[in-house]
Amino acid sequence: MKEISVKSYAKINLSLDVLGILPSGYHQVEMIMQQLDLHDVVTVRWTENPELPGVEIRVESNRADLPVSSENLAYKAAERMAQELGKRGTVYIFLQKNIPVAAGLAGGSGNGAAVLHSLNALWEAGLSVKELCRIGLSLGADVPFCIMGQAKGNPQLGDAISGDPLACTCAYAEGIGERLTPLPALPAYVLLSKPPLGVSTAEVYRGIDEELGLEKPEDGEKLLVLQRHMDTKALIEGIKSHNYEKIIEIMANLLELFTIKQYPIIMYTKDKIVERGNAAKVLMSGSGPTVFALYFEEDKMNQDYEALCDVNEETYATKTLR
Ligand SMILES: C[C@](O)(CO)[C@H](O)COP(=O)(O)OP(=O)(O)OC[C@H]1O[C@@H](n2ccc(N)nc2=O)[C@H](O)[C@@H]1O
Ligand SMILES: Nc1ncnc2c1ncn2[C@@H]1O[C@H](COP(=O)(O)OP(=O)(O)OP(=O)(O)O)[C@@H](O)[C@H]1O
Repeated sequence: MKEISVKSYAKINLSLDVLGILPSGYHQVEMIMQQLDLHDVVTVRWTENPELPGVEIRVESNRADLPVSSENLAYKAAERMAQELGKRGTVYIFLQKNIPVAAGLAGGSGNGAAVLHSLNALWEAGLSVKELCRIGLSLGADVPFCIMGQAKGNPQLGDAISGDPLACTCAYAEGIGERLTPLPALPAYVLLSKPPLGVSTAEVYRGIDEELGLEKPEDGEKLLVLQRHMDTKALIEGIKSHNYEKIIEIMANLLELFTIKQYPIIMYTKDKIVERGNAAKVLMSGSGPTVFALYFEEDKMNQDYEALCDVNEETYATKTLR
C-alpha cells in the first residue's frame, strides 16, 4: 500500500471577462486566476491488485453533504487516470474539506486535480504538468489551473513537478479557461465570505447569455462576436509591474451582472465589507456566491474578519499563495 497527501487550494478570479459563446455552449473567457492559501487536504491510498479487472475507487469525506459516488470530481479523476494508464487495484480517497462547497472557489476542481497529481506520483507515471492539464480539462474548465497551482504548492510531488515551467499560483486564462500563461503571484491578504446558498456555474453562464444577448452559434459556424468588457491586458501589466493602484482599478467580474441580480444577498455581503472602508477591493469570485476582499495589510483584514463572521457563518481569513 502506498499513500500521499496533496494540498488542494481554493482559487479566486482577480478578473473574469466573457468574450463570447462557442458552438459547444461553453464560453470564451479571459481571466486572471490566483490560488489562495486556504486548502482541502486530499489523501490517496493505492493498493495494487493484478487479480482485479480494473481499478476500484472509494471516496470518503469529512463533509456529510458531499456526494462520494461517481459524481464526485475526485472519483472521476481517479477513473480518468485509470483509463489513461490501465492499472489494476484499489484507490481510496479521503477529502478533508475546508473550502466551502458550490462557492465559486473551485473546491471540487481542486480535489479532481489533487487526485491526478497523487496517482501520477503513486503510479510513478512521470506525466508532466501539461499532460496532467490535458487529462484534467476533461473533468472541468477550472481543473488545469488547479493542477498548475498544486504543482507549485506541493513540494512532496517531486522536483520534476514543482520545477515544471507551468507550476505557478497566478495565471492568465484564455479559451474556456484552459489556455494558461503563468504570472507572478499578487501578494495580498484575502477575506472570503460566502452567503448561505450554493450557485450552479451552468445557471450563471446561461444567465450571462441573457444579460449580454449572446446566442449559441450553430455547429460549424464561426464565433463572430468577441467583445471585451475590461482591460485584462492592462491588469496583467499592473501585476507584472506591481502597480497596485492599476490592479485595483481594473479588477472586475462580469458574472456579477447576473449572479448579484439573481441573489441580492451577494450585494449585501459586498456592501457590508465596503462600508467598513478597510478593503482595497471587494468582488465576487468565479460564478459566486463567495465574495472576496483584498487587503495589503493583515490587521485591516483581521478587523473585517471579526465583523463579517456575524454576517455569514462561512467567513475565512487567508492570503494569496505565492
Ligand atoms: C466560473 C469559473 O469557475 C471561473 O474560473 C469557470 O469558468 C468555471 O469552471 P468549471 O466550474 O470548472 O466549469 P465546468 O465544470 O467545465 O463547467 C460547468 C458549466 O459552466 C459552463 N461553462 C464553464 C466554463 C466556460 N468557459 N464556459 C461555460 O459556459 C458550462 O455550461 C458548464 O456546463
Ligand atoms: N470533491 C468535491 N468537492 C466539492 N464539490 C464537489 C466535489 N465533487 C463534486 N462536487 C460537486 O460540485 C458542485 C460544485 O462544487 P464546487 O465546490 O466545486 O463549486 P465551485 O467552487 O463553484 O467550483 P467552480 O469554481 O469550479 O465552478 C457541488 O454541487 C458539489 O456537489
